[in-house]
Amino acid sequence: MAVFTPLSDAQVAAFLKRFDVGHFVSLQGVAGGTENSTFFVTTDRCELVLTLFEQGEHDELPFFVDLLDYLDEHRLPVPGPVHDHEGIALHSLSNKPALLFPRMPGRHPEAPNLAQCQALGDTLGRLHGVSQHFSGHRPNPRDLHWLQAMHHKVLTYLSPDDQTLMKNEVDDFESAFSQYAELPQGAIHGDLFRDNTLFDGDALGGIIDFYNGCTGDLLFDLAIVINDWASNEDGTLNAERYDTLLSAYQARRPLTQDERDVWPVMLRMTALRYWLSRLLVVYVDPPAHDLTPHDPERFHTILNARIAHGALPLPEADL
Ligand SMILES: Nc1ncnc2c1ncn2[C@@H]1O[C@H](COP(=O)(O)OP(=O)(O)O)[C@@H](O)[C@H]1O
Ligand SMILES: N[C@@H](CCOP(=O)(O)O)C(=O)O
Repeated sequence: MAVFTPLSDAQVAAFLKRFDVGHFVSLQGVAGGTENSTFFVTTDRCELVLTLFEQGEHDELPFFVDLLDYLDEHRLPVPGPVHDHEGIALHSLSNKPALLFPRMPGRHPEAPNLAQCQALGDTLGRLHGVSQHFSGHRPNPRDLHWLQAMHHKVLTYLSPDDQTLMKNEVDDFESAFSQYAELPQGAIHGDLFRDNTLFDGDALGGIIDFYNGCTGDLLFDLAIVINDWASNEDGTLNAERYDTLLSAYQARRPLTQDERDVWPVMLRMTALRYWLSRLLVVYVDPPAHDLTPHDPERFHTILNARIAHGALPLPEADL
């Protein structure tokens, strides 16, 4: 369930009057989602999504609005927040910060086909091309500093072998990244899993849920995508999806030599990032609401596969 704050039709009808979106017709709570209350809203003119922010740093919401506005202006398939008659997007409803978005078409792909991987790689490459010039700033909350600070909290719940694995990996990341100057930077999605995309057939209808969005290493975003989109059941890389996605990405933004060199480590680091964040949810900081946590084991498996097999060779940029 993902309606933590119920809303009445009358509340939403009154709220919509600030915007140029037509008259209220109906309201439906959205079952998916984990953090915020989400509603589909139909008016006599369009389909919208209303989000009430239940948790997180509310003072960071202007960053997300600016980022989505910026990407929308650059014609990326993201839900650009709807601004009211005075040009304001961020409002309050039922004492919660509220944003209204256009409803994007499509469904989450469970087993993405190659055309969908191509579309995602192309769009992410385009997104990173423009996001390097975005002026906003929000440090990556799940970067190496976070791993270093947080991994101690879960060690007691792990087997001795896994404790050693986690500690050794964090040490390895530290020494690997210290050998490089800054990698290419920009705004990143930060959590671009399949369930944060919507596909209408093979067409990418939208990228949603930018609330892990931040600024940092572009390669971090790409590695999250590859681990989720191009891993087989046993955690190994799926060569076809891997090549398709990375070729499409590099046709828009070729990786630098430093990025290519550090790529296998970045795949491991982002795998460990999710192994750790999911362990923290299960053992240390369970959600306030009755939600089934994501399985940490999935990213333990992916991490072990990356350690055992490394990364597949990166396709050359085909310009
Ligand atoms: N702009 C949108 N267009 C279409 N569907 C959306 C949109 N935003 C959210 N959704 C739907 O609502 C669900 C929950 O939204 P999400 O932002 O992922 O919530 P949470 O932050 O709680 O995880 C998504 O899985 C998707 O099905
Ligand atoms: N998509 C993630 C959940 C979001 O990550 P978090 O670090 O903000 O908890 C997952 O699948 O675990």
